[in-house]
Amino acid sequence: MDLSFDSFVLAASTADLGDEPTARDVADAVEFRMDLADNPLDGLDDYDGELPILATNRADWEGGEADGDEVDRLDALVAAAESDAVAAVDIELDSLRSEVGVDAAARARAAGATIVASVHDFERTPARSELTRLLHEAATLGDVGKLAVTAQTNADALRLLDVTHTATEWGDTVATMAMGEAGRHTRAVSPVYGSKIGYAPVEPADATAPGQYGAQTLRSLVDDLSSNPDV
Ligand SMILES: O=C1C[C@@](O)(C(=O)O)C[C@@H](O)[C@@H]1O
Repeated sequence: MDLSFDSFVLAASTADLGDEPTARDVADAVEFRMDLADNPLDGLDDYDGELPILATNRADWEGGEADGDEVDRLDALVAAAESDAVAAVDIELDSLRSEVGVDAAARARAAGATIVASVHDFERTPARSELTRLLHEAATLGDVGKLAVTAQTNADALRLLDVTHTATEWGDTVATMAMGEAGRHTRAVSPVYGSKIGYAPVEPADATAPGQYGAQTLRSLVDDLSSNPDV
């Protein structure tokens, strides 16, 4: 299935592909958190949903639950990319800096998947120069550069929005969000500044990161805020 990141994609995050029918009306894609699922490749084989899948197999060293061998973790992601329903795979920027990560990205691309190169900071929002550097590196090694940081203040959130705007003006395809309470509004506002992916659980109680809105809420916030014709 195809998925374009030329415009905003709301990805319903889940460990259970059986959630797809509930997500269908509000989301543009399903983010399948393979690291949180039991037998994820079986789940993909059985998938008969309509939404394209963005597959994530988040490593434990990046805040996820995949704690096995790095080559096996990336091989599972490549196997996912071979499934027709998987349109994109998420690979951590740190992996893409290594030979095994570069090789996995090439194999996933050969299988037709778009690469979302991701960076997470679960403690803070780095300085502007660091945000800019990370986002550009991710957007260069991947097709979409994704940066999820933790905001503690309004200034943190504002810095992330500013960097999102600048990267988009340069022509990078990026997705940004600030985790935590202080960053929550960025999930709705960053698409106005160019962010191309928003993550939200179908049920608000099933959040996969701090500060996420439920999918229905994020959809209406993004649609309302992005309807400004000047953007
Ligand atoms: O990397 C991301 C972004 C995210 O951490 C968020 O903050 O919405 C949620 C994760 O499921 C996804 O893989």
